[in-house]
Amino acid sequence: MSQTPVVRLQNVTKVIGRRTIIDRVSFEVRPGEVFGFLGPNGSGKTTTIRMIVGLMGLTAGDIHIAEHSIKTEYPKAIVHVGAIVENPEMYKFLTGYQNLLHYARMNPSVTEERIQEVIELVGLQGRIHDKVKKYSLGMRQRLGVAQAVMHRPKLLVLDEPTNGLDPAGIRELRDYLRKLARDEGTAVLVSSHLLSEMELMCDRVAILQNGRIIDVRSIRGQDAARENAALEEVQFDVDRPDAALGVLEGQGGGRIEDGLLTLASDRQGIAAVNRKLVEAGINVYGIRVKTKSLEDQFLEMTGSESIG
Ligand SMILES: Nc1ncnc2c1ncn2[C@@H]1O[C@H](COP(=O)(O)OP(=O)(O)OP(=O)(O)O)[C@@H](O)[C@H]1O
Repeated sequence: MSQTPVVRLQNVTKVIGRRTIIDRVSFEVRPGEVFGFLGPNGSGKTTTIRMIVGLMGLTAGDIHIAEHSIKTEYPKAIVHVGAIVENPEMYKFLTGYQNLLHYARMNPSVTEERIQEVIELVGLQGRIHDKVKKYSLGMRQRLGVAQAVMHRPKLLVLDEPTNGLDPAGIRELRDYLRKLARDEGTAVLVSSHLLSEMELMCDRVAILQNGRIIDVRSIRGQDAARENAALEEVQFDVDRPDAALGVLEGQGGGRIEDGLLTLASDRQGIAAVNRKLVEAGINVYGIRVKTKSLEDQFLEMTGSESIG
């Protein structure tokens, strides 16, 4: 994609006291993309997000939003941002609609029509005239998102938006964030420590560990297919796995896993291995491509037990 990124981080670094909390973090989010910022607790997600939305200064590096530097052109950069970083401020004794109206009054560009549009976008039509104190956590969050996108920001930033939501709430969040990215071209940046949720929600993810990006990876589309192709493993169900391993010796090897001959291979390689096995008198009962989940790949990369 050749589109100009909505947000671009370049070697963003944050030192607090003597500790480097964020270490040369670089990534970009494009228009219409849902981008996951993934890392275990304490890896530095919130600190990075606070720098993106201007709640904290940078020690080094720069952040551009719609091509404006957050350091030298802050007002021009920040107008393009909608965010929920801490709990969204809501008036609990007002209705959802009254809350939105309240925020709309602070921004003359927001029309009545736009208010209706964001209500529909987050699916709050049926309950918008209820008092916020009656809302579930998921509904409050939807109202927060509606408020954050009312001024049509190019970038929406959400820090751990799935925290505290039940599976249905997470699914709804996923649906309307994707809708926002698709219909309004908004670049959406969401942080999370849960890989499984990000995998379903995002187009790409950056994985943060100890303040450093260790990987940026596509989850959807052709880029993902290409990036992941090399990582696919193939399993052969054969009558004599050990003998099969012997046959392949010196040709990229392989291993026995759950009684199956397991090796990394591309399409052509599968046919070649199959032929070799059959020629060596080994019966092949089945061949299956074992696509590694992002989680498997992540564990391989970091060698850690879990990122949560
Ligand atoms: N103001 C501060 N002073 C000193 N250390 C800080 C400060 N803010 C954050 N840290 C440290 O920086 C590291 C990263 O914290 P941060 O909150 O950004 O992580 P996180 O990935 O958002 O984690 P969590 O999911 O737990 O919020 C932590 O070790 C934290 O203790």
